[in-house]
Amino acid sequence: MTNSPETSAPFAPGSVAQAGPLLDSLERTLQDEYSVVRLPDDLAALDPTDAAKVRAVVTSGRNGVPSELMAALPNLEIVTNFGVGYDTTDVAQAVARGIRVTHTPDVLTDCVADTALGLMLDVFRRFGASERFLRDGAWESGGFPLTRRFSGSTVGVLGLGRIGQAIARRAAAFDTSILYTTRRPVEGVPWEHVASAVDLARRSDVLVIAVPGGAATENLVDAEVIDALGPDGFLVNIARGSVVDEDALIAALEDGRIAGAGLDVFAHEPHVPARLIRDDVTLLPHVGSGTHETRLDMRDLTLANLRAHLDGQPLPTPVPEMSAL
Ligand SMILES: NC(=O)C1=CN([C@@H]2O[C@H](COP(=O)(O)OP(=O)(O)OC[C@H]3O[C@@H](n4cnc5c(N)ncnc54)[C@H](OP(=O)(O)O)[C@@H]3O)[C@@H](O)[C@H]2O)C=CC1
Ligand SMILES: O=C(O)C(=O)CO
Repeated sequence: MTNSPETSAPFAPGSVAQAGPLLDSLERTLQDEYSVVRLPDDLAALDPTDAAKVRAVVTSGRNGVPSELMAALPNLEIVTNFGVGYDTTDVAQAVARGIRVTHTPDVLTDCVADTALGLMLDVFRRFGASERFLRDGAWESGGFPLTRRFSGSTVGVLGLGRIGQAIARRAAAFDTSILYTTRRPVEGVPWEHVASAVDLARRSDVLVIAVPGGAATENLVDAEVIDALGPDGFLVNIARGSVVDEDALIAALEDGRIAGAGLDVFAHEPHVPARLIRDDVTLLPHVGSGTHETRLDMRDLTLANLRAHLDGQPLPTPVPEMSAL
């Protein structure tokens, strides 16, 4: 088998595998250029001879390469993740085994930040709910209830990385006050660092979450943080569902201890708890980066990482943990 014109390193059929569904055009390119094999969803169905051929896995944050799958691939060299969040891949095992992991930072930052702003505006102004009100014909019987002013509010950004900073820049254009929490203060930004998530929530009208998922941030936004937001506070999450204690959020909404929430991500996607489907919650099906333009950029960066590895070139966007290799 020969390589595509873009690649020069020899690779055998079956050496590039796909874990989980991917963007159609990415799947087609992988098929055309690498005769990609699809790994079975049930690990028990993975033939050890096939598993031993796999050098590269292309996946997305939805699937990743979790511990058991990685352990079943003895000759794995690289995981290329379509998406910036890679909490579904066992990076600790990858580092221990010298397996490289790449992701797609920056190219999706603008669209995800746009989504966060859309959610923030919607929870304050209830545009979605008021549109449903009009469509239902309710306007004939009276006006929609008054809402809350977003401009001039205090926005607390939990996680001020690429996406958090893009959210803060956008929110600042609405004359908001911006506060943020990270483990280490970010140099060179004009916004005030607040040491803890609880204090950030206490001082904010809306807490917007932009930290990575994974064990280190699991339930970082718990009942204490939600209660610190208070009955006039809103929660917006564009990060990962695992960052929020979903049961605590539901309880706070039901008790009126929080004003509302805007959620693009959930703890057990695509399952959304029925008790979250409420008028004071705006719910999106994890569409933060879901534009044609951004998804194509993510595809191209995913392929660039795969090709660089197979060509023996430096990786364009390894995950930060790779600096330990
Ligand atoms: N909804 C969607 O479609 C999308 C969601 N995402 C999610 O957004 C996440 C963020 O992406 P991106 O901005 O590029 O990532 P970055 O790595 O650039 O930013 C992460 C930020 O979180 C902070 N952080 C990490 N851990 C903690 C913690 N325990 N407490 C407080 N702050 C913390 C980091 O600062 P420090 O290390 O100093 O604490 C950093 O400021 C992704 O990992 C992904 O999960 C991304 C794309 C699309
Ligand atoms: O990139 C990510 O981490 C996503 O969640 C989807 O773009």
